[in-house]
Amino acid sequence: MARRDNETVISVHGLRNSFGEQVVHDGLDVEVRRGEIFGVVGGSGTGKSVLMRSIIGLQVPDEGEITVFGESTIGREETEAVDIRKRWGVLFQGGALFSTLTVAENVQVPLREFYPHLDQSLLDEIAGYKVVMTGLSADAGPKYPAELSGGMRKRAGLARALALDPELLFLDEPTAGLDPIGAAAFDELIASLQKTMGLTVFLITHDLDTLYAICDRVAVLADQKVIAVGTIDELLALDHPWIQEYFKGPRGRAATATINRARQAENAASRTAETMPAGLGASD
Ligand SMILES: Nc1ncnc2c1ncn2[C@@H]1O[C@H](COP(=O)(O)OP(=O)(O)OP(=O)(O)O)[C@@H](O)[C@H]1O
Repeated sequence: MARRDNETVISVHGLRNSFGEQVVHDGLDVEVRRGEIFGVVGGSGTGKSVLMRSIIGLQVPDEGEITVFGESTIGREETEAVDIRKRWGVLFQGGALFSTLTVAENVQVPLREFYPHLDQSLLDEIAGYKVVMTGLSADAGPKYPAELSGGMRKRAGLARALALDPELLFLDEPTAGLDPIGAAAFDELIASLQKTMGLTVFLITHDLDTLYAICDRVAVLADQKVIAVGTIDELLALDHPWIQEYFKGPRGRAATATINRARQAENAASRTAETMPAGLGASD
């Protein structure tokens, strides 16, 4: 399918969600464009996961309109929404793997749900491919989630989210609980899959390094709404106290320093490449 730049993939308008007396969202608007990695940040309990659950139809809002690929996802019967659900994959917080199934069997769950007539050898082949695609070795397939490290479980959850070759990927705090090296490797994996598969990514995170490293635009949730959307540089220019505290506090400064070092190294490398005589490029 030809890519249409700036095409809106997710559109949320006037969203209101409440639980009893607690109003989580009120008048929330947000739009996600095709092909971007769209970060969602906000303090704990500001409703990031509830927003994601609303978009994928697991939470019926009090008010508002939500469309994905131009179709409403609110109040759709499971059977009705099959055609849209096939086009997205979801990695829930913690991976949410079935503990009694192997990694390969977990990856096969959505395949069995949407394509019940696929034969077992094809299911095994697709699952094997997805497992390797997320950086796990092929021998992770027959293992149970309890036999994997936290980072491996995330990759297994990602393999399952990618089982149907989705156009849209939802990730809820994918790097939570990973050490910094594991988290950076997971960020790289997301960025590289986004490029190779042309994915649109809706990414909830608290991880400033992830925001800096891979997000094209970031939405900030506060006061029951999305209070700002933009690149990190655009957000840094705003004087909202939470945004300033979040991006310019000690952790924000550390993430800024890391990204500046990476940019400087990239610039230096490209200057070296420009001045290098032909034929002396990187060997392959
Ligand atoms: N099913 C539910 N029933 C009652 N309250 C809920 C339910 N789901 C979410 N909430 C409440 O809605 C609020 C927002 O929850 P949500 O999980 O979306 O927050 P979050 O921004 O993702 O937080 P965190 O960053 O800590 O994961 C919380 O106060 C939570 O307790």
